[in-house]
Amino acid sequence: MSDLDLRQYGITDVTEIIYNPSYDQLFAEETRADLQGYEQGKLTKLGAVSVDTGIFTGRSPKDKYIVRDDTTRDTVWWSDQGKNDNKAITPAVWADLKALVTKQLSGKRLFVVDTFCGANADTRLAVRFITEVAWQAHFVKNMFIRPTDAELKTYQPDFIVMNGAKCTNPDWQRHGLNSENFVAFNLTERIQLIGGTWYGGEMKKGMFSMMNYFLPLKGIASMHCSANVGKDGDVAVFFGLSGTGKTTLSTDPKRQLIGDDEHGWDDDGVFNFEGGCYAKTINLSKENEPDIYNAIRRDALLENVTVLADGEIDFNDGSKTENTRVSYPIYHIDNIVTPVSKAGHAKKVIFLTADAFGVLPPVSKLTKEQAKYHFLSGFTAKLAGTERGITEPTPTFSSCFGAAFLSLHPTKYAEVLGKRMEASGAEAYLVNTGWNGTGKRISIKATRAIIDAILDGSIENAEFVQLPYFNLAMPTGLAGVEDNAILDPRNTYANAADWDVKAKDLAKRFVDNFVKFTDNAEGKALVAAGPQL
Ligand SMILES: Nc1ncnc2c1ncn2[C@@H]1O[C@H](COP(=O)(O)OP(=O)(O)O)[C@@H](O)[C@H]1O
Ligand SMILES: C=C(OP(=O)(O)O)C(=O)O
Ligand SMILES: [Mn+2]
Repeated sequence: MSDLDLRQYGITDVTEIIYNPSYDQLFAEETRADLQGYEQGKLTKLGAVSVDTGIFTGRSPKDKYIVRDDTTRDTVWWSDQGKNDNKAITPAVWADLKALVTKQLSGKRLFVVDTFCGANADTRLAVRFITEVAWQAHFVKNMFIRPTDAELKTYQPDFIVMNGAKCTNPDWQRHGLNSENFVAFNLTERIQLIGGTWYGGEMKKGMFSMMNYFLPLKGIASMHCSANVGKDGDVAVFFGLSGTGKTTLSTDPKRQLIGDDEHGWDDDGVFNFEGGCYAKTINLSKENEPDIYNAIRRDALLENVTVLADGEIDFNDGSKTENTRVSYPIYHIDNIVTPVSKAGHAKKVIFLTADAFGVLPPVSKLTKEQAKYHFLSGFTAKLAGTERGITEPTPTFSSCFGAAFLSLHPTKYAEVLGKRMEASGAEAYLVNTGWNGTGKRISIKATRAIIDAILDGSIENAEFVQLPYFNLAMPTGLAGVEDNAILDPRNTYANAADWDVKAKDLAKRFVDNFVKFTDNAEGKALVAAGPQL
């Protein structure tokens, strides 16, 4: 690809293009002794390189923009149509941002990484990343699907991501923007521009937002979920906002991993968008999370962890951010679906919620109507560090458990998912990986036992009781859960009346939040499936 001409994107005078670097090349590039500041990677004892991502250690949803033009005017769910981060910019502002990024990248030595987003050839996006920072090239190589040599011969990009992390927008006030930083999308030109933030997650979740635009319009579910498959081909998907346990709980030695964060569901089944995983590493230990720990080796890329002088990593140190991370190619996990990350139709759909109020039970079985209600509501918490400005668990209603990445109206995702679930006869469960009356987070051990009971079907044999206000069916006992008392959240309060007060407050929040979905008959009908005061 030495003939690659970046002038077609407005980038001129490029001194050298490092096209689709190998992992060995990336290692050499990101550990070069002459690199300064946030570009400099450090070798750790585990063999993986570690970098600091700079001022931004999580996504910055308030700096996200989409060009409003003929392509997007009537399709995108705009921020003036509901509470979301799809702020519109004009083609004129876009032109200014593009000029900034192309100027930043011009005259430089650049990395170009050609990837796919989406495991299926008929619906994938061929995404070309252009960056001047070696570790950013490494990040996208880890996270996206790596084309084969044969695929590269005929590769034609569908989407271009120009990462100008080192430039900011001096005219942001005149442009009417949130800050000097920007993450902007143009669906007509099919380009993403990044300025100001170095955080790699903007590229990953940026292309997820684009899949979230294109796929539902074709009747394919596009889901913020992890997915795995058991020995009998039984597929499970785990929806959840950042930090609620998608990566942790889908990484299960008993089951083959399909993917840890972004999936589609079409006529053939569930498929991964990505080629890698992006795990949290705060308090990570080999004993508790052996598969994730062992994935941290050469070619994995650590972010914002503390590395001691001898290369030892202190995973317990959250002083840079709670959102310390590692990206690795999916094959760093032993038990995965190969050669393509896809499997059949999902039979179990799990909604992970991190309830910071300590009201919801660790697990409940949802009726069809409750599944729709809770999917649209998306009650959970934003966990510390995952977004700029979030320093403690903050309760939120995040539609479809991923409102920040929805390009279309939430009802579109609910409609497509509902059809897929109906066709496969999937059962739905709400799993609280957050807090209870003890003030502590429910243990991973308990949650894993709950997930096991869902996936092996033993939960179906349990006795169920109804939780007041929420009308959620909770099992009274599950094999593998050490203390079955925790299955009813009221038992975790010294005084059950305290639960009652909090429960009423949360139920009211649900009711108030759902009003926005009741402007049509379908939405109105769902109210009965939600909490009642
Ligand atoms: N009960 C629990 N279930 C799942 N994760 C938990 C639980 N309690 C604490 N955690 C921690 O929460 C984080 C979950 O993060 P992760 O699995 O990466 O979420 P996601 O993939 O949804 O962003 C991990 O750091 C994990 O150790
Ligand atoms: C990269 C992200 O993914 P996750 O849902 O795993 O936190 C994110 O939300 O920024
Ligand atoms: Mn994850």
